[in-house]
Amino acid sequence: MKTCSNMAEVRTEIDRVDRLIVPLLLERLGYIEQAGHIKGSRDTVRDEWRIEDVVSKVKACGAEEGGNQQYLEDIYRHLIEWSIAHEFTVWDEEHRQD
Ligand SMILES: O=C(O)C(=O)C[C@]1(C(=O)O)C=C[C@@H](O)C=C1
Repeated sequence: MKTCSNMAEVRTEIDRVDRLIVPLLLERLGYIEQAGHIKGSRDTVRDEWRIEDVVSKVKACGAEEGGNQQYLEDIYRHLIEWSIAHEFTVWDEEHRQD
């Protein structure tokens, strides 16, 4: 990480990091959409075991990086809830009967 000496530099770095994060978030969302198409039963869209599996892996990764695990857990729980809502929308569209 670069050490900055003013807010302009800090914001330049934040903007640079965001440009790295956004494509990865959109790639993840693409896999969520595939899950919505692949899952056979609506009951499997929300998978409590898998939610905890993802959160624990992310926290382990955060620990390896020496970062704030609570920050990562909070972000990921929000991200997964958004993903589940989106996955339901995709699943319902896939199985719409009309
Ligand atoms: O692993 C899955 O089954 C997914 O659909 C992905 C995901 C996630 O966002 O990580 C989303 C919904 C599930 O409840 C669990 C995890």
